Parts: sequence; structure tokens; C-alpha cells
Amino acid sequence: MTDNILKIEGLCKDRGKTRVLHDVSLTVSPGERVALLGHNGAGKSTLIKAVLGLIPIEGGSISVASHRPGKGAARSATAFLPEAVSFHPALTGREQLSLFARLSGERADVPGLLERVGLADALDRRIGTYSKGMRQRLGLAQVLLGHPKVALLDEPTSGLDPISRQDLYAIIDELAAGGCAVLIASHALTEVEARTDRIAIMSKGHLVANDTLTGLSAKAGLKTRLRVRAAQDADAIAAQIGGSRINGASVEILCTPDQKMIELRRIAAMGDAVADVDITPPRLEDLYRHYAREELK
Ligand SMILES: Nc1ncnc2c1ncn2[C@@H]1O[C@H](COP(=O)(O)OP(=O)(O)OP(=O)(O)O)[C@@H](O)[C@H]1O
Repeated sequence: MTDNILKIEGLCKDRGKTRVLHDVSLTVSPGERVALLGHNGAGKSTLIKAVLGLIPIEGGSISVASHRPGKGAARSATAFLPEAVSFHPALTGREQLSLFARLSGERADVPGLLERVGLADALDRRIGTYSKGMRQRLGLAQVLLGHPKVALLDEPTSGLDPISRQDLYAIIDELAAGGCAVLIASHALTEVEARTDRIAIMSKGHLVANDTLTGLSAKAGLKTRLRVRAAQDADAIAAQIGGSRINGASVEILCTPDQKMIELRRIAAMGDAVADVDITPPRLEDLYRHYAREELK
């Protein structure tokens, strides 16, 4: 995972007189799944459009598989799944994918692809009769069909039920396992927390964080919560390790990541007086709030 198949350096973009992307640098390597997070209007879609070569940029550079966006080689290396994917309603799933395969010069096992995305039963149904989730699955089949080196997915799970979301991420995992660099713009923090390798956070057109979850946690210095359940006497535990009593049976301690093992050893030293310990590290939601707020300062 050393070569960056997608490389964005110092990207600046204006909309009218307003700068909406400020000096954004971001890379994605083959096989990596990177989440692109940010409030409404933070600049995620603008960044994706720039990578697709759909809009001119005011500064910086973008390279997709060593080519400039918009060039034929960059386009054929890239797949894009928009948030609201739309197809001609009169075509069937099979016709749509066969048409796309012909246009892109791919030899494709269309029924196999549709089965892979869970649409085997809807193969010969018109897309106009598909649900939103089914259209999203068809969009993903289209992404798979192109064997892309870079996949840009804009809110891929919006409007999908929990099982469909899991299915979709399983397919994204496969895509990445095959060496594709995947950039997922999303507001679904819990999902991307579990299913991506790195998190990039945008705020008002600036990239304010770009690291693994562990790296983001360490830099932010947010506290880990240790909840200690007493076997019998919670007061005695609170007196010994500090922290605050949260109910009749438990004591809660907040500690920084580097203090965690020290606290755990102190808790373990109390032996049978402790019935259980729950460890809750900072969640992506906490980290997201932290980094987005830092930018506002
Ligand atoms: N066609 C346009 N003309 C003028 N301004 C635009 C245009 N498209 C986007 N913008 C502005 O650019 C900024 C970034 O918008 P963008 O759509 O990239 O945000 P986003 O992070 O994708 O938001 P969301 O999560 O709501 O999709 C916003 O201030 C938006 O108003």
C-alpha cells in the first residue's frame, strides 16, 4: 500500500468569489478504504467532482492512476457511485449493465454481477420498479463491472436498511481487497468507524484531520472511559481508585490513552473486589466533534 493511486495536493477551488476548498491534500493507496467526513457544505462533493474532472480547479494538482482528472486513462481507472443513483426506468437491470459493459468495452458476466449485489431475482425487471436500495445495488454492480483502480462513493448507504448496508460494505471490502482505492464520503459515522482504514475530516473547505482512528484518538487526547463493577462494595473501590460512583454497583474513571494500562493494573490489583471492567475508547462521533470544533476556533 505504498503507491498513492489517488493523489490530491494543495487543491483549491472557488465557487464565485468564495473559496470552498482550501489547500486540500489527500492520498489514497491501492486497497485502502478512506472515509471522507464533514458537515453539509464542507466540500466533500466538490472534492469528488474535482477528482472526476467535472469542474476546473483554481490551484493544486490531482493525479488519478498517474493521470490528470478528465483524461481518458484517469476516467477508465475511476468509478463513481453518486448518492442518488439514477438509471433509465424502462431498462431492466440486465439491459442497463449490458449497455454499460458495451460502452466501456468490458466483457462482463452480467447475471453473475447482479447476483453478487443481491439482484438475481430482479435481473429482468424494469429499473422503474426497483426500490432505492435496489438501484443503489445496481449502481454498485456498475462500479464492480469497471474493475476500477479508484472508487469514489458518495453516501453509498443513504436510505438503505441495516442489512443492505452490511451487504454493501461487504462488497466495498471485496473491492478494496482486490486492490481498489476507495474513498467514501459519508455522514454515517458508526458505519465508517467500523468499515474504513483511515478517516479524513473536512470542515469549511479545510482538511482538518487525516489519520487512522487510533491516530486521531491519540492526537485528540480524548479520554477513555473505564467502568468498574464492584463485586460487593463500590464505595471501597471508589475510595481506592478514585473516579465517580455512577450507580449502586459501579465506579467510572476517565483516563487518557497513555494512562489506560496504569489504571487497568490498579484495578486488577484489587482482585476479587472487582466483578467486571468495561473499556470504552473515544468514538468517532466524539473525535469528529473534536476536530470539527478545533477548526471553528
Ligand atoms: N454549483 C455550485 N455553485 C456555487 N456554490 C456551490 C456549488 N456547489 C457547491 N457549492 C458550495 O460549495 C461548498 C461545498 O459544497 P459541497 O457540495 O462540496 O459540500 P458537501 O460537503 O458535499 O455537503 P453535503 O454533505 O451537504 O453534500 C458549499 O458552500 C456549497 O454551497
